[in-house]
Amino acid sequence: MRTAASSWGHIFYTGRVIVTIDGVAASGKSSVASGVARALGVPYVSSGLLYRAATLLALEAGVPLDEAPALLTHLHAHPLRLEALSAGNRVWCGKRELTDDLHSSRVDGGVSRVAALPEVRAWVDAQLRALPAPFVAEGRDMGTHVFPQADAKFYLTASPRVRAERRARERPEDVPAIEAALIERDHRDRAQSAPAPDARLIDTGTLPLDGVIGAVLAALPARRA
Ligand SMILES: Nc1ncnc2c1ncn2[C@@H]1O[C@H](COP(=O)(O)OP(=O)(O)O)[C@@H](O)[C@H]1O
Ligand SMILES: Nc1ccn([C@H]2C[C@H](O)[C@@H](COP(=O)(O)OP(=O)(O)O)O2)c(=O)n1
Repeated sequence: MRTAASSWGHIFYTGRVIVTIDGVAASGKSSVASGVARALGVPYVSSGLLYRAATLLALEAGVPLDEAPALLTHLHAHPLRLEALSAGNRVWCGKRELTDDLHSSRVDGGVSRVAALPEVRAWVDAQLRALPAPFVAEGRDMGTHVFPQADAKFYLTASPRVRAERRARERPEDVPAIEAALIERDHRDRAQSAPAPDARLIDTGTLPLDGVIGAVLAALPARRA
């Protein structure tokens, strides 16, 4: 019997299919995108890592986070490369790997300011659109703005408390502090975080990770070839 994954795996292998998974902070986007991509045998693309890497470089160089011209000059002088591996995305600046430094509270606290700059958004979008499909792309505006032509779109939600409890398992911080920071970041990111009208909404608060991945795979449109 052909499963949704194997059937789609065939299309992904031969076609230029794009699936988008957007959602609020810590809703499960990268874990779900990674699981779906692995089931389909394709890479996933974690767009937030480029915003995080731009923020890290700005913080390290002392570039003010809302000064777009200075930030863009710095980014062009220190080009970033997103390595879209299905086992986990990595970000490089020349020979230096930044990946492990991108999920600190310091970067979390500044990234929404950097992501609010239209010039930075255009810089990220150009890098994402240059990637060869097929892939699964996750972020905030993958289905609305970057890949509006995507073949299937999903939007993940969960309550701030559930998301904070999950993040607390990864970081030595208490749940109320993480929850407050997530609510603040949701608020700052709201301009680019609306679900696409044609996205399927999934509340991940009531499902285990495998359940969310299964729900995405089951909702992929029928094979066309
Ligand atoms: N459905 C789920 N049930 C339980 N834990 C989950 C679920 N989805 C994600 N997680 C966990 O929640 C945390 C945040 O998930 P992550 O994929 O990093 O979210 P995002 O990419 O949206 O920030 C991770 O520790 C992940 O393992
Ligand atoms: N496509 C995207 C992806 C991320 N962002 C911004 C919004 C977020 O605050 C940061 C980091 O996003 P990321 O998805 O890496 O992390 P969280 O899931 O929010 O913890 O980047 C964005 O504006 N547009």
